[in-house]
Amino acid sequence: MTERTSGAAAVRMEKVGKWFGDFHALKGIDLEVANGERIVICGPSGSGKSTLIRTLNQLEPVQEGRIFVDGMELTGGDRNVDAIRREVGMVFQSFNLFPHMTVLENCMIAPRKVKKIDKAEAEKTARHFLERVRIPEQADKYPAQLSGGQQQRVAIARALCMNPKLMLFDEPTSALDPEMVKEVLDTMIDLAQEGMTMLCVTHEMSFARSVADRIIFMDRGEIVEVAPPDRFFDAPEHERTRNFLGQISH
Ligand SMILES: Nc1ncnc2c1ncn2[C@@H]1O[C@H](COP(=O)(O)OP(=O)(O)OP(=O)(O)O)[C@@H](O)[C@H]1O
Repeated sequence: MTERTSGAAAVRMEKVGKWFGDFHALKGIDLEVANGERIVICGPSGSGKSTLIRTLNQLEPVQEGRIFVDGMELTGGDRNVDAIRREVGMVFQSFNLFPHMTVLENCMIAPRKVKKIDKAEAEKTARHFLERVRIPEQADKYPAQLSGGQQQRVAIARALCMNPKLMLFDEPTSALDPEMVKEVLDTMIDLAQEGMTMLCVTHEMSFARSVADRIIFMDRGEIVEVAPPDRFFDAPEHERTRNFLGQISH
């Protein structure tokens, strides 16, 4: 059985190390995320941002250290990966929707198959979250009939249908045309304002400024700076990070 500690942090990473073969991708990662906290992870290409968040739902196993999600340990022999994955929603750069299913069916499939929820209940939940991401009218369309921004909002609704405790976003707007970025960021801002715990890999600094409780700056597999947005943007000691962010923000 996977033990859950009451009152636990949403995420706790202790001295986490990850290798791809000989390549040391994550080095001594220590991170605690409180329930309801919004974290933005940024840093240069290849610094380990995606790898870090992918370890939180076991898409990437780690070789060193311990990871707890909602008090349940992901590392170690007695882990219950399926139980933990059910608590973690993930939205990727590519939308990863099932092309042969309607929007509604995309949103119903995981609750039906994984949580064994009956059809009527799954449909009610799916329609509720499609409403929340502001595309209820698209329910009967197929992904290819939607814009990129709409598809990404379906991907967010689909993740929410599993009632996750934690949402991970891996560059959710970087595959979108500029005019569609805002609608996805607005959806993420709504979610943040409703109190969802979120870890977001993004270089959208307007988003970071408006919702992040902390920004994490990674470089070469390490967390090199952690601070609230105003410290990042205003404090002299974060000049290096600020310069980096200044180069990539638009
Ligand atoms: N499956 C893999 N096999 C081998 N190396 C990998 C694998 N996945 C990632 N890496 C390497 O690990 C490092 C970190 O990759 P990661 O995708 O986490 O970086 P990132 O900071 O998210 O980069 P980007 O901003 O470009 O997406 C990179 O050097 C990458 O080449």
